[in-house]
This record gives sequence, structure tokens and C-alpha cells, in this order.
Amino acid sequence: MSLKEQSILVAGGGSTFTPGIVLMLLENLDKFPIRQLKFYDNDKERQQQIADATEVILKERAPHIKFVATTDPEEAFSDIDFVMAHIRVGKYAMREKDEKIPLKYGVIGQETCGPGGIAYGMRSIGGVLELIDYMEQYSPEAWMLNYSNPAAIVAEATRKLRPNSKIINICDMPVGIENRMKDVLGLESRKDMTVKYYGLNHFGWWTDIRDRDGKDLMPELKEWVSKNGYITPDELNGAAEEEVEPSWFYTFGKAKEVQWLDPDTLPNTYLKYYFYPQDEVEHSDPEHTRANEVMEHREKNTFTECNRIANIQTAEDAKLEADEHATYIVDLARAIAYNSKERMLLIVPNKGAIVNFDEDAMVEVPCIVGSQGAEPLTQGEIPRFQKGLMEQQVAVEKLVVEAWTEGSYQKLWQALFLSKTMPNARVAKQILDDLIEVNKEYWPELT
Ligand SMILES: NC(=O)c1ccc[n+]([C@@H]2O[C@H](COP(=O)([O-])OP(=O)(O)OC[C@H]3O[C@@H](n4cnc5c(N)ncnc54)[C@H](O)[C@@H]3O)[C@@H](O)[C@H]2O)c1
Ligand SMILES: O=P(O)(O)OC[C@H]1O[C@H](O[C@H]2[C@H](O)[C@@H](O)[C@@H](O)O[C@@H]2CO)[C@H](O)[C@@H](O)[C@@H]1O
Ligand SMILES: [Mn+2]
Repeated sequence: MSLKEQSILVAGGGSTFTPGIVLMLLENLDKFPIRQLKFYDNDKERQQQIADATEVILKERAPHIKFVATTDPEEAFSDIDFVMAHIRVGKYAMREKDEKIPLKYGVIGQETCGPGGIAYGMRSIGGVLELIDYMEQYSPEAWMLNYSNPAAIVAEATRKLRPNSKIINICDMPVGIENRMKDVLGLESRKDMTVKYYGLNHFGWWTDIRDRDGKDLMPELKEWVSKNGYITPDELNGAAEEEVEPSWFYTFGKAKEVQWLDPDTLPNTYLKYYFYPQDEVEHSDPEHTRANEVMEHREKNTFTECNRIANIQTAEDAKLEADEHATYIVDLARAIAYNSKERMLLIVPNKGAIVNFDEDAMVEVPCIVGSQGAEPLTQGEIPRFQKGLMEQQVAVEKLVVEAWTEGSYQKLWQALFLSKTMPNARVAKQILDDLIEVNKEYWPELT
């Protein structure tokens, strides 16, 4: 039986990740056939550069796919089955401020964690809610697969403010780490592992990992990670096919010190910002943060290559690559479209999946996905250590959404102070006042 062809909208068409996702979709047309691809963005000029290259690629590799790039919501969101959303409200210019302002006060500057993530969340909530409202206005049967960060705060906002919307929030960090785990184990694919995992987005732990025969893989992995973090054997021996960027290499290595806090589990790399904030501050250059690295590399290279393809009108020698990690987006879309019952980590309302944790927290757990969406798999009771950490962090995330909803300065100050990355209430207030100043056009007014 042939599969129903899908109509996909990429919201944030000007994203540096758009080319990789488009190429990945083209590599999976046999499993996930597409009749129409649209881009939507609120920055026409930025999006047009990605669209011009995409037009060439589709003409050469999938001429049957109808392609439209637009900034008009009605044109974008009409006749759509899936919205793949990856917007960055304020773009990299604001990410740079998210990262540099806290560092002025000796506090971590990070895209999705701590004060940077809170500032980013206060910008993203409105942008993502607007996408959901457009989707429900013009294609009420569509699903949104949201990739826009900070996923934890965006997920809490969609739970609280759009509780009946067809949206699933996703993150590729666990996918990236599991791809490293399989290299450590010498497995073909991360899908040769079945995992148990719990946490918040960018704040979680693997508790059980087995191979297809049910063999426990945790002992070998815990042994490796406690010594090397998620640096792979090939990277350790200098034999890796692909060089990972220095800041990512440092992050994967730091995971070993995070794992020491609970040797029975394997940590998400992002926990390093909460466990060793002082190390992260010392390791940062307040004049040149990750945002600068990405602007100088991924953003620059993506647009240079897209413009080159558009200029020569062929993608035969394109230096763009399918984003391997984005294959999980196809897994998710396929599962919903064709009821495939895929098992994957998603950010969903807890509702008892973690027995001794907030019913209405947005947690990252393994789910079974079908045409009705995601059904979380229970992860049982969690230990006091993780419960304490998660209760503090989820309170931060919930306070940010309440601050956005109510326009509350007080609640946003509380959220900043409550973050494990913050030394005291005075520094929290100084950072808050600086962030308010630079986010005037993006945040709601706070009183
Ligand atoms: N969930 C994950 O694990 C994961 C992984 C990687 C990237 N991301 C997220 O994907 C997003 C895109 O990342 P990027 O580095 O490519 O960003 P980018 O700045 O290159 O692209 C984002 C695009 O969104 C557009 N945009 C901003 N606000 C908008 C709005 N209100 N409506 C429509 N379009 C809007 C921008 O104009 C830009 O073209 C970011 O939020 C990033 O954090 C998430
Ligand atoms: O600093 P950036 O913009 O390079 O990355 C920030 C994002 O990092 C994670 O996504 C990684 C992913 O984990 C990795 O495997 C690979 O696919 O690259 C992605 C982007 O670099 C994280 O999950 C995202 O939420 C961050 O935005
Ligand atoms: Mn993520």
C-alpha cells in the first residue's frame, strides 16, 4: 500500500539547520513521501537565500515536490500536514547578548541554560505560540514538531497556554549522545539500543540501556564515561573521521565529571552548566562566546554555500550535508502520519511517567508515538538527588512562563535567582535589568 504523501512547512526557513533537514527529508522520501515543501520566516531576505538553494536542489533531486517560500502566514500555513518549527527569535545577535551579559557578572552565558536560556525563553514563547495559532487557523489537522529552543521553557508554555494543541517538543541532544554511545560500544546504530531515560529538557539521565538481545550495556558505558565522558574511542586515538568543534569536544569530555555525581546513571551533557558553573565561566571568553563561533562557522558557511549553489544553479557538488540527527524528526513525523509506534525520547507532560514528580511538569522520557501523538512510558520513581535538582529547575521554567504570561518582574527575578547557575539575588537582579534593557522589542513589558 503506498504511503500518503505529506505537505511540510519549515517554520524558520532561514535557519542554518534548514538545508540539513531538507536533505535529510530527501534521503527519506521512500519512508516519508512529500508532495509539498514550504518555508516560512519573518526575515524574507535571510530565508530567500536558503530558499534559492533549496529550489535548485529540489529541481535536481525531487522535481515532483511543490516548493514555496513565503513570509505570508496564510500562504505558509494552508494545506499543511506537519509544521517543523525551528525559529530563533532575535537570531544570533540576541543569542550573543544572552551569553555575554551574564558573563559580565561571573555567571554562565549559555544559549538554553541559566540566565541566557531564560532570556531566550522570554523571546521564544510569543514566537512559537504565534506559529501554533497560524497552524490551527489555516491547517487545523496539522501537527507541529517543535525544535525551537529553549525547548524546556517553550514546552512548558505550550502545555500551559495551548494545552489542546497538536504540538510535540523535541531535542536532539540525547540523539547526539546516543550516537556517541553506540561508537563506544561498537554498535552499528543508536537504534540497536533501547534506553530508559528521565529528566527535563537539557537536564536528564539515562538509567538503563540494553541491546537487541536485552544485554545490559550500562556497565561498559559507565566504565567508559566515568573516564572519558562522551569522547569516542576514535576521537581519543585521533582516528575520528570528522573533527568535532573544540567547544563540543570540551563539553563531551566534561560529561565524565558530571557522571561522577551519580555513577549509576549516564548524564545529559547540559548538566555540566549546573554542576560546574564556575568551570564554565572560567572556560568562557566573555568577548567571544559560542554565538560568535556559530556566526563565524555554521551560519557563515551555510549562507555562503547556499548562495554559491543559487549562483551556479546546480547542487551537484553541494557541500551541504543531511543532518543525521534530524532523522529523528522523520521518525517522529512518520510515527504520527503512519501510526508506526516509534519509541523515542520526547518532551511531554509527565502525568505520572515519573511517579514521584510534578504531574504537570514537562519531562523528557521515552514515548511510544502513533497517530494520536506521544504516549510516555513510565520511568518509575526517581532518586532524591535528581528529584531535588529537577524540582528546582522545573520551578525556574514554570516561573519564566508565569512571568511572561503575567508580565511579572518579580517572578522573573525569582526564576533567575532560583537557577542553580546563579550566585545570589543581587547578581540575579543586575542581570535581569540588563536583559530587560536589550530585550525591549522581544519581551512583554514587566511590572
Ligand atoms: N531542539 C533542539 O535540540 C535543537 C537543536 C538545534 C537547534 N535548535 C533550535 O533551532 C532553532 C534554529 O536554530 P538556528 O541556529 O538555525 O537559528 P537561525 O537564527 O539560523 O534561524 C532561525 C530562523 O528563525 C527566524 N525567525 C525568528 N523569529 C521568527 C518568528 N517569530 N517567526 C518566524 N521566523 C522567525 C529567523 O529569521 C531565522 O531565519 C533555534 O531555536 C535553535 O536553538 C534546537
Ligand atoms: O551551539 P550550537 O548552536 O552548535 O548547538 C546548540 C544546540 O546543541 C544541541 O544540538 C546539537 C546536537 O545535540 C548535536 O548532536 C548536533 O546535531 O548539533 C546540534 C546543534 O549544534 C542541543 O540539543 C540544542 O538544543 C542546542 O541548540
Ligand atoms: Mn536540545
